[in-house]
Amino acid sequence: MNTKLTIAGGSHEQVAPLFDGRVTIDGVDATFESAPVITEIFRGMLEGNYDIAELGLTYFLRSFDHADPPFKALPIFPARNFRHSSVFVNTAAGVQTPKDLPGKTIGDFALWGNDASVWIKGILADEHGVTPDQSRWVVGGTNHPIPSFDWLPQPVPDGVDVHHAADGALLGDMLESGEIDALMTVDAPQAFMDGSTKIARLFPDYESVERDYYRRTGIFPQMHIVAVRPELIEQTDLLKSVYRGFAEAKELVQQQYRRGALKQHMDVITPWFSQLFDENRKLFGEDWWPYGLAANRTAIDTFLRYHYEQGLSKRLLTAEDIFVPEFLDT
Ligand SMILES: O=C(O)c1ccc(O)c(O)c1
Repeated sequence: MNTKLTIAGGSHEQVAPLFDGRVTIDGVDATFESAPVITEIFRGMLEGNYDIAELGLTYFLRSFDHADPPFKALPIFPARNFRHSSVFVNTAAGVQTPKDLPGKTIGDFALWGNDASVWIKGILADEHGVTPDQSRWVVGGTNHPIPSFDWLPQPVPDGVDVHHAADGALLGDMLESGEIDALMTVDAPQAFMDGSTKIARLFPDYESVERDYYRRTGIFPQMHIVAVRPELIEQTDLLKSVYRGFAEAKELVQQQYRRGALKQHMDVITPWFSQLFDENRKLFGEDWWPYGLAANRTAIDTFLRYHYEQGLSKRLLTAEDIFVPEFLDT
């Protein structure tokens, strides 16, 4: 008899075949739930509404501060992004390079420890020697007011100056007016999208910076992970089947891109896609969204270290702490 599972997440392209029924999971009658904003899924998982769900890495890791941590993860990474491109500056603030950030006021999207900015802050510290305690931080929404996402109490480390933007104030506007000097944000500020000359990227040539970062580190930053509720952690066969389903969905989408790049198929209509695909293939090989621990270990260890260094974890967690044990050899 099939096991009923409620699985929740964003319908990102590499998981979409599960959500739209192109791929099914052996032995599972799955109900897939999504939401227009991914943080609603995070909240739902923390409230116990799902069996398996996509969780922001920081939400997942903070749950390990509980005496009895509620979740373990499968090494499936539904959302990734390079992050140098997520740092914006006011063009009159005198921030030309990361070294200009100390002493400046920096906006931070949603909460001080959001998934994207943990990566950015860590990279700035590792690669440029710039640490969060050297700046002032203002947390808020970039283009829209946001509700509080702080469902798991988030520590702000000693010695780091963090406060919230005034009610109704938007970080994108504050960056354009010069009230803040820089901004770390997943969504580009609206004024930047509209062509404002008062906002620029800290790394204007971000594609080559991010390609170089990947070439050197092997890290394609993971934002989110797939978490499993405690009652299922021992059900290894069931979880292996779920993992295979996610892997099959990803392979289906990658296959579609491969065919698109060969022009054998009309799945991909984007112009000059083949050239981008070839360039990416040279960098990543055949699988640019690897699942499993081995292919992601360096990145995960790095994120765990950043989470600890930034005062968000009480102790330095390891892959052995956070993954379902049976998946440590993936
Ligand atoms: O999409 C978001 O709103 C959002 C907010 C905070 C996070 O840590 C995150 O990963 C996503």
